[in-house]
Amino acid sequence: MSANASPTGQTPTATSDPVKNDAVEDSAFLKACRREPVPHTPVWFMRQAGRSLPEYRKVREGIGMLDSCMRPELVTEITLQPVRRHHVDAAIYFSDIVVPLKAIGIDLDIKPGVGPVVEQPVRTRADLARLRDLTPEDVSYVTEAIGMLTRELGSTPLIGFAGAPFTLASYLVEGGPSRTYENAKAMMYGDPGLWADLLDRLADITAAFLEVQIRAGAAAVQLFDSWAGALAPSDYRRSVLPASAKVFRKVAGHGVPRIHFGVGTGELLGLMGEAGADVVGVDWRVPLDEAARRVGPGKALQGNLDPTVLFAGREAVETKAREVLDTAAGLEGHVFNLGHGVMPSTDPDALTRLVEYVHTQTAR
Ligand SMILES: O=C(O)CCc1c2[nH]c(c1CC(=O)O)Cc1[nH]c(c(CC(=O)O)c1CCC(=O)O)Cc1[nH]c(c(CC(=O)O)c1CCC(=O)O)Cc1[nH]c(c(CCC(=O)O)c1CC(=O)O)C2
Repeated sequence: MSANASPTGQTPTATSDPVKNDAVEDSAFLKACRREPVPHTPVWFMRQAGRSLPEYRKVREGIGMLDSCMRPELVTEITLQPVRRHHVDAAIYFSDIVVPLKAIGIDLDIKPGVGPVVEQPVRTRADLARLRDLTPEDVSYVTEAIGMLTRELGSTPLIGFAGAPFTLASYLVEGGPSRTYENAKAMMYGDPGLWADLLDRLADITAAFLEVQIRAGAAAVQLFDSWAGALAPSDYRRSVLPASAKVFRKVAGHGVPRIHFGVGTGELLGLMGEAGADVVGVDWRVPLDEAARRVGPGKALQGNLDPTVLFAGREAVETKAREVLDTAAGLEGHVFNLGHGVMPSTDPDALTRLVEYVHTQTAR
């Protein structure tokens, strides 16, 4: 019997939770998320799959990004590549934050060198009607891929993920990547009723998408509010937190750790924990001991090596990784990660060496 099949031989369905796998539950990653003692500090990297790996570039040749997210065998292969190569403590499901929006029929594409581009931005109340509920059938390829993946992964946990309502709204309202979020913020300040309804819609879609991943076998989930750092705490609390909290509340019953991450969120760390996370992701701008003070007790932290450090040579990487481990020494739970995703031109060998360094330095 493969490691993740249930004792009764039943495979997970779209409507019930899978039987938990003991080896996955005992993994260093899930223990750290639950703030239990660990055999070593677990490590994984945001964007650990993808363009930094030559084997990824090879299998993606001639296949568009969104198209590749809908092919279960390809998703399985790409998700496994960094686990094989780097021996990270968790896999992250290969997808993108805009996949559930595409799945409900929003006309968008991921353009190479640009990012997600939405054909008709969402700007009016009439546009909200285009954001229908997401059903498991809309993303049957996700259920299929996660079934294959959990069998292959054995005792390695799989992290599911989704974009948070604010970050998704920023792409939908702007129509693509933005530095200023002027259209999204104009709606937030100028038409707070429409904004609240938009984020509430996105919360339902996001929660449904995470639930599909959990029911298929994801052992933890990460909510990416990558661009929330653009907001002042009072605006975040009033206009964003209620929707993110709804997502966390809706998935709470499944008993999988919920990670909440954003960039430049130093002033928001406490609120992001308050939204309902079990683990708060921290970028490199705030040391982990200070982040723990801001987040408060009862939560683990994830982070927070600056991804650009990986371009600086072995000694510098080890010095900066040591610094992260030292500031994490007193935490209730620590998952080692970068402060944001692996940059596409990162030398993959530097990542492999970093995993080994963290494991040997923290072996207990
Ligand atoms: O700057 C922008 O706003 C556009 C960013 C962008 C997105 N998807 C995108 C792009 C273009 C690009 O990366 O070049 C397009 C995108 N998404 C992804 C890839 C693959 C890669 O990075 O090489 C790519 C590039 C694909 C290509 O150009 O062929 C895959 C992806 N997106 C994401 C994830 C989850 C993760 O980071 O681990 C993952 C899976 C990684 C894995 O399985 O290891 C999540 C994602 N997508 C996106 C965001 C928003 C913020 C951000 O990118 O920093 C976020 C959340 C985040 O990383 O903070 C939007």
